Amino acid sequence: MRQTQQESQTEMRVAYLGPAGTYTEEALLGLCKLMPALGQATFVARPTIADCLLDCDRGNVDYAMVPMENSIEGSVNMTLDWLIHHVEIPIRSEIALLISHHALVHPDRKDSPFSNVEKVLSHPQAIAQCHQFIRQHCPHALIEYTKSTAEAAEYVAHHPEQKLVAIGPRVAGETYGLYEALANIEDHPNNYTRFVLVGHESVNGQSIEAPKMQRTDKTSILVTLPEDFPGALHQVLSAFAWRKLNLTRIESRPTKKKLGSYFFIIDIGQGMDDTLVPGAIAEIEALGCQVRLLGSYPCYMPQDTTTRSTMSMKG
Ligand SMILES: O=C(O)C(=O)Cc1ccccc1
Repeated sequence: MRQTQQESQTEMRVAYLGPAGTYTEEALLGLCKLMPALGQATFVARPTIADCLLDCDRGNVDYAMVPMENSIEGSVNMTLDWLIHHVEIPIRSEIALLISHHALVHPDRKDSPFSNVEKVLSHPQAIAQCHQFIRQHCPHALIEYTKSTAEAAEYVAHHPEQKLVAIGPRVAGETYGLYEALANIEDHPNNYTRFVLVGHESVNGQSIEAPKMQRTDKTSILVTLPEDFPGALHQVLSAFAWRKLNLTRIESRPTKKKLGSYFFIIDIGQGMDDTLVPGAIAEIEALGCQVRLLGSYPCYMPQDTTTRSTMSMKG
């Protein structure tokens, strides 16, 4: 059985976006199966991404697990911005999950039609991934954003007097005793989210091969271009191109110093090696760019990428 926080202060501790029942917790449980050292850890639910990362930065926990990017909605800017601006914690591992959202109502309201719903609650990414469902089933309901899907489910469980629906994972419905009124309500079936584990120390021990998980390696860097250097980004990209280093993501985020000034987050589709990646980084630095290594780490992706079918009504 998993230890509680009180039982063990010396054991490894991992903060995750909570409360219990979030997709992030599901991702963390998935990673524990692949990295046995993590399986011994105490999980610490924190209410926000910022709390997870700050706790890890201050050493209150050893690792933090947070959502990073969704295949439909794109990056989770809160995670990127905190990793860039507020903390300096390396990424240690990444896992992708196939996300399926469900409409969760209080059991007292299980026979009430969706048209009666006055408020839809969920995390902004989940709301954005279920627009069609909301438009079709409860077009007049107010949207209330919560810090996580499980927070929405918990709120619905505590407010039977209100006409609410939470959007979230099945496990959140089970955790808070809600009725799953409609399953698989996401607009797009191929809805994957990447979650990252960050920590100041690398995770001890070997990772385990899982038959249904495909492992690749990745190196993520943050590049700041020099000012007044036309074609700088082109030259940065050529440093990878002529070395035949595959880039799996380029994302820009504002430096927050002035309008039109950006960082570039670049994911290279391989781990750190002795020559190619350091060579590319040295070439980019020689152009006058600043480069920060965000991490070089294993990435796990479910192999079974079969698409989900359409919604199914319960009962
Ligand atoms: O709120 C959650 O459950 C999370 O883990 C964040 C999230 C929300 C929606 C899709 C993927 C991750």
